[in-house]
Amino acid sequence: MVGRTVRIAPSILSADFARLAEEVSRVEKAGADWLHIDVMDGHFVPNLTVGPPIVEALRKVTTLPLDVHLMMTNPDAFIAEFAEAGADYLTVHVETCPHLHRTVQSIKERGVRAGVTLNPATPAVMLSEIVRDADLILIMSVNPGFGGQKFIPSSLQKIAEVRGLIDRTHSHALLEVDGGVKPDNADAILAAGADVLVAGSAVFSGDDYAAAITALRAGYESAARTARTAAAR
Ligand SMILES: O=C(CO)[C@H](O)[C@H](O)COP(=O)(O)O
Ligand SMILES: [Fe+2]
Repeated sequence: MVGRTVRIAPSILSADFARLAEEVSRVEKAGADWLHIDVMDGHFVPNLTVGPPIVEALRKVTTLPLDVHLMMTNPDAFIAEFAEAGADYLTVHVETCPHLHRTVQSIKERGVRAGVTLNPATPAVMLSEIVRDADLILIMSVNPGFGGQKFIPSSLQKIAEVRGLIDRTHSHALLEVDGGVKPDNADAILAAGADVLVAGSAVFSGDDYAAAITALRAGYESAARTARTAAAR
């Protein structure tokens, strides 16, 4: 992990939606690397959030890469709209894509980076045939649908397993982790192999967004130190 770049992606799910542009500007100034946008359809997950118009609106107020997480039953029907709205990454769930290879190609054909994600109960092996085509693999460490949930501890083993798969197959995909990520578990998540940490409540629940982002990133220093110590033994 030494030398790996860590990216922090605040999830706007926990932002104040009445002041969304201001919230985005604050996290951008606070050092965020990406902006994570959770799209929920009230069908695949028991919650409703935002769609392409919000992605389009945010595209006009930030230069941060827009990392759009599609928690919807039929993502194929909306790929063109989200691409036109200005998404940089479109991430689909394997549980909702019977023709995952086609879906990934259709995202990439539109000049958007393609992400593939797994629910907590879906095994890592589901990625084996798509890992080389994906630009991003997202491991859900809570059951999708809500912010502010507790990190599921067994996710650490899955993160390590998927890190191994990415490295073994020489995939260029980044490994992202979403759900219950906090400063006190960021080091373990990064040590297990994550490149990108999504954080909603950890960033937006306090007043000091920069301190929260710095605290999440500090996990990298700690994980890198542990790796260096282990390598020196
Ligand atoms: O995809 C999501 C939920 O389905 C969110 O990105 C995630 O839950 C972020 O919130 P928190 O960091 O508070 O857990
Ligand atoms: Fe998400």
